[in-house]
Amino acid sequence: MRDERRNGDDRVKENELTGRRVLIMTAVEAEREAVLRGLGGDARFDARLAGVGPAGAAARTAAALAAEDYALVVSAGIGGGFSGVAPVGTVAIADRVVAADLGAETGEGGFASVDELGFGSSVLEADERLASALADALRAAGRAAALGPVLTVTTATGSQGTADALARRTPGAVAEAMEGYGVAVAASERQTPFLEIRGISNAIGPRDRSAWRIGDALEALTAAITVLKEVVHP
Ligand SMILES: O=C(O)c1cccc(C(=O)CC[C@H]2O[C@@H](n3cnc4c(=O)[nH]cnc43)[C@H](O)[C@@H]2O)c1
Repeated sequence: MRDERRNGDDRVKENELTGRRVLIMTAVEAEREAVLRGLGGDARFDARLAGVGPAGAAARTAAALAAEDYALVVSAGIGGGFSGVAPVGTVAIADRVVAADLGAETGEGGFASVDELGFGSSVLEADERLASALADALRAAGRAAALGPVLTVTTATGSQGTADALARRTPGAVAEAMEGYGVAVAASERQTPFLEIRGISNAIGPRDRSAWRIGDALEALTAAITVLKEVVHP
């Protein structure tokens, strides 16, 4: 190990991933199955159910991390994409996760985050090196990938007004989903690196469930997991 550490930072990080498994948390079984298709039976990864929403996701991720020492934790699934940034069928990768509706309303249309209220942080960083390596590898494989903040919301956005407010509050946000921040909180409690990966099923805005392209999003998720395998274990 000492000799390998002399070979540069990337080599060190690569070695830190060897020997321990990667935990992938999805909200629902259809997403877990899409992940399993991408993994193709690779036993170095463990795909588990988190349930829908950040609270259940945090609790189930914490339980998994208490039972096994994983090298990396990934929140994966489908998600909504911000228009013009992450279209349906593409992949969104978090450089950070933001608990976008954790805070207080301050009058008509106003919002103060927990950070502004002095109650902690609504932002958790993803593993920078792995997130960019995954985005680069997906693009090299011909897949559109948006790298940027991924919002965690407890109510899926259903109006243009809310979509605009969320985009204003987090400049550069690429997508929203409902579990990432919860999974990231559990990972950060154990100082374990974290990633969030979303296949985009719908545009964030006025609710139109009939326009969701779940099959395309699950297919994009499977492709992203196939590429993740190569990025984590080259
Ligand atoms: O109905 C199905 O076949 C089906 C298959 C896979 C997944 C689903 C879900 O509804 C998963 C819920 C899950 O999706 C995330 N999500 C997707 N779009 C959004 C959005 O626009 N805003 C917030 N969350 C979104 C979220 O993480 C949910 O947990 C259905």
